[in-house]
Amino acid sequence: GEVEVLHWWTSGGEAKSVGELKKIMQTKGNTWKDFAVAGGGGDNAMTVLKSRVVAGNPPAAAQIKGPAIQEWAAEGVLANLDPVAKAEKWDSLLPKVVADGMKYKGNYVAAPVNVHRVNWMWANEAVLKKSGVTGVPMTWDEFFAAADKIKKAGFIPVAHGGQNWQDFTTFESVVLGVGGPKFYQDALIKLDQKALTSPTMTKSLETFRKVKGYTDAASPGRDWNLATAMVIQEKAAFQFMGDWAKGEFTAAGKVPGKDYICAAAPGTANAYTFNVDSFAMFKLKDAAAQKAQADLAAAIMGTEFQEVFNLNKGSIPVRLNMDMAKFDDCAKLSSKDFVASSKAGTLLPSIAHGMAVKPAAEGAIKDAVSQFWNDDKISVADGVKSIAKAAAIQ
Ligand SMILES: OC[C@H]1O[C@H](O)[C@H](O)[C@@H](O)[C@@H]1O
Repeated sequence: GEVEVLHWWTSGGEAKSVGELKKIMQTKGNTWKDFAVAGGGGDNAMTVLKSRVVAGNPPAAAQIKGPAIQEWAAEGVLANLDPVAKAEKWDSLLPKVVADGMKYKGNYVAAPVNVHRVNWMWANEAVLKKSGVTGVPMTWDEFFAAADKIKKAGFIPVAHGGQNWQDFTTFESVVLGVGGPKFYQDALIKLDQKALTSPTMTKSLETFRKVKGYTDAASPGRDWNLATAMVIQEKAAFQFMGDWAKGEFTAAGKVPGKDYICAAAPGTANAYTFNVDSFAMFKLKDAAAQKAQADLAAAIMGTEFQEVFNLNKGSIPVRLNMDMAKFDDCAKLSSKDFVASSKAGTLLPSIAHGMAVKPAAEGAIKDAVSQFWNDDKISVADGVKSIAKAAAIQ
């Protein structure tokens, strides 16, 4: 049957990755109807999805993540995937935190694709060398010392794309690095006003603003993958971004440890902010279309797709006990740290990528953070207040 899939994977590495899913579906005799909505981070895609569902014309499948899955399921528009999930034994193949996130009232309504780590810092080896920077900065103080050397050597220290979700991605890594996992939980998961208005949040915003001072004047509006390209092309030293950025390095034939470095954002090595991509299926009447949806769900959790997709996408398989032999050192580190942080209680849902709070709160906080990033006239004290106010929105 035909399966129409709405997603926002349009960058080099993203498009190559989703292309692998198309291939697998076609070998199963299904027709893949692509509905790609450009715009990193997915806000545009979610807006288009809403209008299609309201118009009574939902796609067969859509890239929907985190608490938004339960919000859509509560609308009664998502199909129950339990028959596939049971037949394919998903409960025994998934980390519990992921399995729970794919369910509504105990039933699977979404199929998980991968685990992206968000608290990464990407670095160009040659730029660091040419700038006299030895070693990877592990603390924010070390980072700023390195950034000064890089600036003096004539390179752009931080490649950044000035879009609210990218500002927010850097913000969450700064908060985690400055405040630690417990503070991240209190401030950005529980949205605790005491934490949000604490001296630690003030320190986080001061650090966040200082990071901006090392970006270039052309960063406003820049797409994330173009910022990654600046690091790939030795124009810039660092980028703070989830490991979908690694998909761009891979697509450019770059090798970790040789051409570039993947390291935890300063101060965050003992923690892991996760972002799980997933596809939810919309209720359809047509039996052939329902069969194609079931094939898609089974393919997504299958070992073939879990390997080939994640090798290209930069994420790691969400399916447990996968053979990681073909994966590079960054993926192996991500996989090791995922397990270690899960045991240590420092495995944290990414707020910037829709994993931690409801979409309405996420959107409001994201805008307050981005306004602070873009307007240097907003004082740190006012920044703290506006973010705390936005977090109070339910
Ligand atoms: O578009 C940039 C990124 O946005 C989101 O975080 C998605 O989860 C990820 O898969 C994608 O690569």
